[in-house]
Amino acid sequence: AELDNARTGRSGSLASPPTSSDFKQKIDVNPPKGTRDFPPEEMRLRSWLFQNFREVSQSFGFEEIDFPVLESEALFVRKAGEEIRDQLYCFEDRGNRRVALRPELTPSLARLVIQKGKSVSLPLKWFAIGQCWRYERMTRGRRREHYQWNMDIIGVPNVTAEAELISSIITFFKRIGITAVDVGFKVSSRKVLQEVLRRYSVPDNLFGRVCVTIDKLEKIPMDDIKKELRAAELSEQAVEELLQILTVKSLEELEEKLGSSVEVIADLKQLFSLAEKYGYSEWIQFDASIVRGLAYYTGIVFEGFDREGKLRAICGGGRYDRLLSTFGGEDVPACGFGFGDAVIVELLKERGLLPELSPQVQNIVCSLDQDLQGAASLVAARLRDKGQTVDLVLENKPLKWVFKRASRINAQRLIIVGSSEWEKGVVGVKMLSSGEQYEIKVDELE
Ligand SMILES: Nc1ccc(Br)nc1
Repeated sequence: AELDNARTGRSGSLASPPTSSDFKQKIDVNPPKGTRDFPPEEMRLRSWLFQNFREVSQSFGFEEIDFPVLESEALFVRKAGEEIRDQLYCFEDRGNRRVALRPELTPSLARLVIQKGKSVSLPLKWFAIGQCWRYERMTRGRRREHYQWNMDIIGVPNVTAEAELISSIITFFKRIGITAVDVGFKVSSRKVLQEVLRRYSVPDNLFGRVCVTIDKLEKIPMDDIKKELRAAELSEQAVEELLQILTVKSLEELEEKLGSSVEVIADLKQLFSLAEKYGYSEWIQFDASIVRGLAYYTGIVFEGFDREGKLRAICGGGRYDRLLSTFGGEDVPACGFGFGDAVIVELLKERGLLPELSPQVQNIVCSLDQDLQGAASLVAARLRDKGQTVDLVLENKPLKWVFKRASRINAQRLIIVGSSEWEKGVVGVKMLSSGEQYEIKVDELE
């Protein structure tokens, strides 16, 4: 009967038996393909993760920002052959505007920096945690949304900024129990590729596209890589030298190949020297093959990886000194990273580091009969005014039911409003872990 009333919205007995039109076709109660719900248990893990993102960002002096999840499509239509472009979740709105669900946060950040212009003083240290989207054919059954933590430093040209960003990620890892045994950072600079392309007079406007192609190494066949590079009008010699330089295994070897006068050597040496001062040398290694897949990086690039090699990159970032001018703004030196909320959870599961997060409430308040529901509300309000958390039982339930709920919500204390006690101005208190119980004046409750 309860279900019937709930279903038909009727109270009391049914006026007439349900007809076929009353039975609604049941909708699909799952979220859209590639998206997730966050019921309480999953939401506690997400909140715990985001709380760590926020506390690390704030401990590094960063300020939180956010932007609309919906942006103009124009913000993301780069022509460098990026996967992020191919999978853009874009559409035309009712005002015939081309819009997109953001696939990343950095272009929005660049838009906001341009918008703020001279009204903000550099450097900016901003962070954001935002849902990002991609429309991928579900053939691979991959997710279409994830939450990304981004930290960006705007207005600092030297690698002290990248060193600080890597330090912030390592601080995060340490907070959640991940060590340099579990995770490392591969670090390189796109100036390595830029130097090789310069030596073969490859026009600057092809730089992003070449990097995006190089990033596909190990993802697509070598022949396709070479085909794409030749399509970008690189000579056979340039292609060979590019692919060769990516196999360099150390800064010393890189210096032998490029010469010590090249700026990129100084950048990388300074970064590794700063890492030593921060105390995180064991976390990072030079790896010339790291280019990252976003067209706009121009300098240092890095990615966090799991040393067991089972998972995809955990996070990644780098310098993007030319992004603002692609939107018509004045270029400002910039670097940042993105850190997704999915791979890190897989890593924590792998390492047995998922935190035990149970619901927490300090009080559950109930009345022993219907007439005292108001008194129970008064007690709940008093406790909440004193900053206590209270689950107020909202219906007349047997005590057995209340104890069951108290256990389920992990309440610390049960407050019982009974008629004889209430007449004396007191309530019953039961500490649910120790079992201790006593009476107390309502005004003395805290
Ligand atoms: N860029 C992006 C967006 C959404 C997911 Br899931 N992965 C990557």
